[in-house]
Amino acid sequence: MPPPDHSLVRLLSDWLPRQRWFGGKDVPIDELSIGTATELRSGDPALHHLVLDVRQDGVTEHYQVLLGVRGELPERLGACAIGRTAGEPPISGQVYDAAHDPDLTGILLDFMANETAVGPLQFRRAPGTGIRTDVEGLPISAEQSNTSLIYGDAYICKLFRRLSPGVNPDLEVNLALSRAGCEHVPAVHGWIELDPGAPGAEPITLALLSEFLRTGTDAWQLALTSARDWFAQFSPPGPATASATDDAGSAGGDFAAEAERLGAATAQVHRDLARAFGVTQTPPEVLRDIVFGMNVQLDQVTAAVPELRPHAHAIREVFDQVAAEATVLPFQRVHGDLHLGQAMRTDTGWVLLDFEGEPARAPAERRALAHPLRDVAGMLRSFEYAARFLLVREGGLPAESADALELRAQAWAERNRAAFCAGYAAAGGPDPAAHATLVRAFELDKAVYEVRYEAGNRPSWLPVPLRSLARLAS
Ligand SMILES: Nc1ncnc2c1ncn2[C@@H]1O[C@H](COP(=O)(O)OP(=O)(O)O)[C@@H](O)[C@H]1O
Ligand SMILES: O=P(O)(O)O[C@H]1O[C@H](CO)[C@@H](O[C@H]2O[C@H](CO)[C@@H](O)[C@H](O)[C@H]2O)[C@H](O)[C@H]1O
Repeated sequence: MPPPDHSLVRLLSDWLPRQRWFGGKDVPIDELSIGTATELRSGDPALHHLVLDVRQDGVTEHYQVLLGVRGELPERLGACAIGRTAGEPPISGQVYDAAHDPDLTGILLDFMANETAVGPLQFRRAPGTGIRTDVEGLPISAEQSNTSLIYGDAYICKLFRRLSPGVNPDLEVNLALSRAGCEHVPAVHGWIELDPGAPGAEPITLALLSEFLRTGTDAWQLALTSARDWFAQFSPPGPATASATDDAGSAGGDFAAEAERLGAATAQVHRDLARAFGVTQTPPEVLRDIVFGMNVQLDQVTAAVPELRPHAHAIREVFDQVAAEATVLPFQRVHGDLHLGQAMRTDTGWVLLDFEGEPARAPAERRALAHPLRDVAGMLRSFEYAARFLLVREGGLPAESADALELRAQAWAERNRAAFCAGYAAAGGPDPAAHATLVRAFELDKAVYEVRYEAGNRPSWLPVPLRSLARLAS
């Protein structure tokens, strides 16, 4: 293939920073070049797979683009136009983001079904599965750091936009768990990988094709509905007494039984992860190193977000206590970024999604062994989030004092946190109550991470972790 012309590079340089999934929007692009270009279909429309090497502030990241090429772009594809290249064939004409073109996205499914290899790209079908190719693929609207295509109601294909070296943990973990017969993850049907060319280098995961959970409902939405019901139950306002808050169980749309089942599902996933990847008895020094990392993050976020400063001392005291009391602990692969948005309730039970780990962490850190209670702490934070999100964001709450609403939020969160922990321990996970300081430290660490995440991505949400830190750190 001839080297792509410069006008394509220029068009891509203009287009990329406007994409929601582009990670470096705040920093100018110093250089953009096309690392690999692979023709997947010729003709009109044509489909090319590109890996873009994007240098910003001395760091090069790699982004994946599916480039459609047509002589003329139909109106329905206008919103995903990149521009018209003036170059030589094969990339000549109107170029656009082909993730939005069902005439082209079917090719990915065909190639996975047939285990096609094209240049450095290898399309894989999961052993023992067949892949239907009679369904159209279109992106879901809630795209964020990646782009997911839904094929009919059969499959969801997640295209990882920013590529990391080696196997993506989302593929690695989902494949291991579905091979182990775990019923709490969607079945893996296929994936796409790229051979980086260097001798001995692991293939880079480009995409993951999973079963589409057609009866699935997001746990975050279910929890918010329950919390809203709980607040609404007290309108017109009742007194902010302890007995009012003790009564969270009688709220309409109570989530506690689901929270308990979600806890049990989490313990079962941890058990299956331990079987698939093993458990290591980790010496106290490892936990101390982890606490060191927590303190580093705390320093960084405190410097960047002044609102965190009043809580820093109390947070550090909890971290220090964990380091001082460190013992040998069983470490294993975990989810790494467990929250209510990563769980779906289906008609057969809870399913956990997105084992990529926290997007801000380095690839090695995301795959590192950890204590399973780190995931528990992530979910406990999420119950706090659901209750406090309503306090911070919504109108229509009962006209009570801030203290009374705070008590109500705490009561809803506490009820669901307790139910989740009970379900987790009863299903064989380490009892969170027996490791209270460790869980508290993990929660505080997650809350500090959230302060950074919200300050960078959704500043209007920043009060959510800050307000719960005021309580958690006291
Ligand atoms: N197997 C699935 N079936 C149905 N919907 C799914 C499935 N996997 C993900 N989703 C939906 O897509 C959203 C984003 O998925 P996720 O894997 O978390 O992607 P991202 O890494 O971009 O956040 C989820 O919150 C869920 O609503
Ligand atoms: O889903 P991602 O892997 O992209 O995770 C990141 O974004 C999450 C928000 O979408 C963020 O989660 C935080 O907000 C959630 C509500 O939107 C809440 O349920 C979580 O408890 C809270 O941490 C997550 O931290 C971040 O890594």
